[in-house]
Amino acid sequence: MSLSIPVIDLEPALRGSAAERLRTGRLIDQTCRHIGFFTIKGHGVDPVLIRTLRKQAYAFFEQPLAEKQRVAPADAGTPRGYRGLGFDSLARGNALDAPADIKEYYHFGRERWPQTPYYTEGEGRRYFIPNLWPASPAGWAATAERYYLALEKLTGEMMQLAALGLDLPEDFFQDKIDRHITAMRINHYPAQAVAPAPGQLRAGAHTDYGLLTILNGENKPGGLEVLTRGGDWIPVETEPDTFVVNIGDLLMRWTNDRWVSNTHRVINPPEGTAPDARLSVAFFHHPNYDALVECIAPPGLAKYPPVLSGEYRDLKYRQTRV
Ligand SMILES: O=C(O)CCC(=O)C(=O)O
Ligand SMILES: [Fe+2]
Repeated sequence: MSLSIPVIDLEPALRGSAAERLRTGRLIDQTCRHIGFFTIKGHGVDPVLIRTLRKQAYAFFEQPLAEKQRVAPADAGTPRGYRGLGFDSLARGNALDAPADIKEYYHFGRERWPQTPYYTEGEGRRYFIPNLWPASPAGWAATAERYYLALEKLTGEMMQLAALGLDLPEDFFQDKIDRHITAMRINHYPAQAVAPAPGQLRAGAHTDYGLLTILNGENKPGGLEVLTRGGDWIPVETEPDTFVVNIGDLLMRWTNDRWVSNTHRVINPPEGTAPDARLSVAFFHHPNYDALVECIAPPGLAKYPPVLSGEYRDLKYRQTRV
């Protein structure tokens, strides 16, 4: 059976009628119960902004390694800046013993935050960390900040639609995401000149950690695949001006497994294809660090103990490091 990922047009809901918002929320609910992956169109994000960020990202990764390493923090635990080949293995976050992923990435977060103790003292300092932008390409930081803010707005809307789809008040998630610790990673999968080691992939099979991942990718040999309930891997189309959305572990826990945080991976280009790089831009929407994620379930039926958003992500970062 050939399955494909549903496409959801957000435009009617984003224009605002209550009936359209509820209809879209229900559509998200049906999709997330079943596969947890969909693509969105009508999302309102400027395609020129997406293309500019991608172009600048390619320019960064095409520089010599020594140049990129200038923005690699010495402390492996700092989730910012450049991380080269061999740094982590996403499959290890799901208890699979896999070699390092064949990718390099650039990790960044919000550019600015209020100068109040929640952000600047104690726990807050572990999550609100200054970005480490390279000198070149010029303007990359400004583009990335605009992109981050555009996707912050989009995910704010989508979490309202998610609440409607879950039969919750529209603002259910609001006070859990109003100081969110979303991080972005721009993944660059180099052209493969040598054969990968056994079991080694561009990104090993894994689930994401947070609420929603909003991904802008590209359709090239050696792309994204998702695992169906039936156990088949199916390719995910990632058109340049659209996004792929998937549910992360915290939203799966929050919904007491009503929604699935699905396993996905990035495969290697098949042998015989011309070597080519691939780039993906991932926005990992993650709640406030102190948000307690408690299963929405009748008393006694919660499948997971409550977990703190920040602690859960820290654990995943530790597990995936090689
Ligand atoms: O590059 C892609 O298409 C997906 C990357 C991914 O799954 C991740 O970084 O979590
Ligand atoms: Fe992922």
